[in-house]
Amino acid sequence: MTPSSQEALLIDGVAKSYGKVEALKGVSFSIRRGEFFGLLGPNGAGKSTLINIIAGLVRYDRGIVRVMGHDTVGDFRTARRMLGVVPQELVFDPFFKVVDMLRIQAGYYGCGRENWPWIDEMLERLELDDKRNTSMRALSGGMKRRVLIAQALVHKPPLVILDEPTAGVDVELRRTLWAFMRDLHAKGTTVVLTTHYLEEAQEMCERIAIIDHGEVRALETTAQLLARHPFRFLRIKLAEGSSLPEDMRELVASETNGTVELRLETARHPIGSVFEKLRRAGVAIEDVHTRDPDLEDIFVELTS
Ligand SMILES: Nc1ncnc2c1ncn2[C@@H]1O[C@H](COP(=O)(O)OP(=O)(O)OP(=O)(O)O)[C@@H](O)[C@H]1O
Repeated sequence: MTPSSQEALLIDGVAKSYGKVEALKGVSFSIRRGEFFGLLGPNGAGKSTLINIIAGLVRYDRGIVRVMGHDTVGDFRTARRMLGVVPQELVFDPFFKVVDMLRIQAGYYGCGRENWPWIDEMLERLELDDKRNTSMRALSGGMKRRVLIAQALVHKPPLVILDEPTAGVDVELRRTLWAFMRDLHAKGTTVVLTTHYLEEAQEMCERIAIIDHGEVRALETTAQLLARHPFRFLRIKLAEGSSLPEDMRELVASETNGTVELRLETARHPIGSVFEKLRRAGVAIEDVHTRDPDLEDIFVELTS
């Protein structure tokens, strides 16, 4: 096996402009086989452009993209067969029955009857069993999304990209989807997730790339990313009539109804000295607790 084929996805120096807008400015990273990888970034960062490039839907200006070792331009058909993309938007043919749509989709990838048990398994796992003979147009939005998830996985691709799979989705579907993805991942599927729900990325992803303005800003394990930022938060509920001394106001990260959250850099603001300062200023405190930064705090730091 060549080193490149150990990678589920290789992105090397990929650039793409739309007129004057540089959507991707030479992005490079690779994803190992079997990883659960998060691709995060604020609106307009370039995530959809990158996903569309990987799926062969958008031409790029320069760079190399390989899916399971197959070039997405030179070896398009094989690369495409190795990939399943769960799209953000609900696009489907309204007249097909659920099961027929999945069988036809499988046929596009050269899968025949031998693939039907897998389709049945997915219908069961995604709790679509009783809808198998319902036409697409008669399904609720949440049900349609389940079918699109099944559609992306119908050919058992070794690499799956989930593009905002849980945007506007109810708790039940989230639970079902993540349980299913965890199982697929445990069996060796490589999963790439883009999401605006950072707690989801924190929980599911082993490694995370943060892109912003078409560039990779961070690329680390989730644990490293969380540990890299040496600060924590101290939330204090002030007793009625008490207020924070003026010289501590620069530490305030947020403030609501008498509760202030201070952002303390570990090296500069030891928690003991903060309390000492509050005591000396005669500030009366009703309650306190501390919080370590989560992915959202780090994301804001890196992209703001
Ligand atoms: N077809 C297009 N024509 C012109 N500009 C485009 C096109 N598609 C994307 N862009 C621009 O490229 C940049 C990257 O957009 P992209 O959709 O890839 O970002 P994104 O990270 O997916 O954002 P979001 O989280 O909002 O989906 C943005 O400035 C966007 O306006």
